[in-house]
Amino acid sequence: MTRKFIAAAAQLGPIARDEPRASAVARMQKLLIEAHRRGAELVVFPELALTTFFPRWLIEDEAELDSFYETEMPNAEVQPLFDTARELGVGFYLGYAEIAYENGQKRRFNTSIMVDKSGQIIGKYRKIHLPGHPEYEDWRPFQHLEKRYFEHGNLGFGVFDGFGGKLGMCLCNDRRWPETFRVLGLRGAELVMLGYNTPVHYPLAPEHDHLQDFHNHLSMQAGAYANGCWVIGTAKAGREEGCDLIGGTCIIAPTGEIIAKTQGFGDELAMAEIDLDRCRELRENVFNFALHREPDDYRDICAG
Ligand SMILES: NC(=O)N[C@@H](C(=O)O)c1ccc(O)cc1
Repeated sequence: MTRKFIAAAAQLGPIARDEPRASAVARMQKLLIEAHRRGAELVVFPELALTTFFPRWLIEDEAELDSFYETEMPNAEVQPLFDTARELGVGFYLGYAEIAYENGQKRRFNTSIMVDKSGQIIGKYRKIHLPGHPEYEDWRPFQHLEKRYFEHGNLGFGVFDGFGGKLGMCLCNDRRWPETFRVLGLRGAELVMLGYNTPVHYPLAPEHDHLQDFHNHLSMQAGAYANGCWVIGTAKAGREEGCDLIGGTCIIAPTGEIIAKTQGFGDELAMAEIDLDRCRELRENVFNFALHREPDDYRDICAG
């Protein structure tokens, strides 16, 4: 059985603070239809793909903050994307802000889901590495309040069956941590999908601003190579509410090579054929975990 299919990384340009969900959904439908026309069976959208990247502001009014979150998935506003995808037989990954009520508690997560070609949600992930800070910091040109607006994800790094293989997910800052890819790799992930919102300006070390694209690709290419898996990384890009976000949306082969990449900072597709069997080139050789991994010497990385 061949395990090949065409996938698309569907980069979104900026989403305005007052842009309705319907507009973001319509933009994603358009990308999905074009990806399908070009043969795609799987489309990967960004992190927080339904709204602007709202952690850049302190929002003290709870109702206003809640307006950036989804309490159900799908819901009436997102249903058209699910419908189009199901009609065309295309699966997708989507990032969004989630409010969940668990044990009577209102909880907030930075979440992604994986949807199969029949429109069923087959996997869910809640972001584990939350960057930024919990309190307003007036010295910053813009805030990064993910530690205020989201709780640490409580679903672990799940690997799900789909598209003839094993699929994992993560979100943005997770990609900078080798442990993310290693845990997914140990669980057998053959393709890791992720979305990101990454400002060009890094206020804590502005001397690294010119390295943002490099660090983005470095992290994802290393994760792909060291675990012998495909990686699809999709940006929300461009100047969003005055804040420049990197692009660089790409598809990375298990060798670590970028084989498709967007060129600009707007709504744009990067597409490639994914052959899940190519994971074996790494996983049966240099990164044959059973033969060559030495976990006894790695104990420190699990210490708290
Ligand atoms: N949405 C994210 O997780 N973004 C982070 C990242 O790209 O790692 C990020 C980038 C720059 C910062 O100043 C803070 C956080």
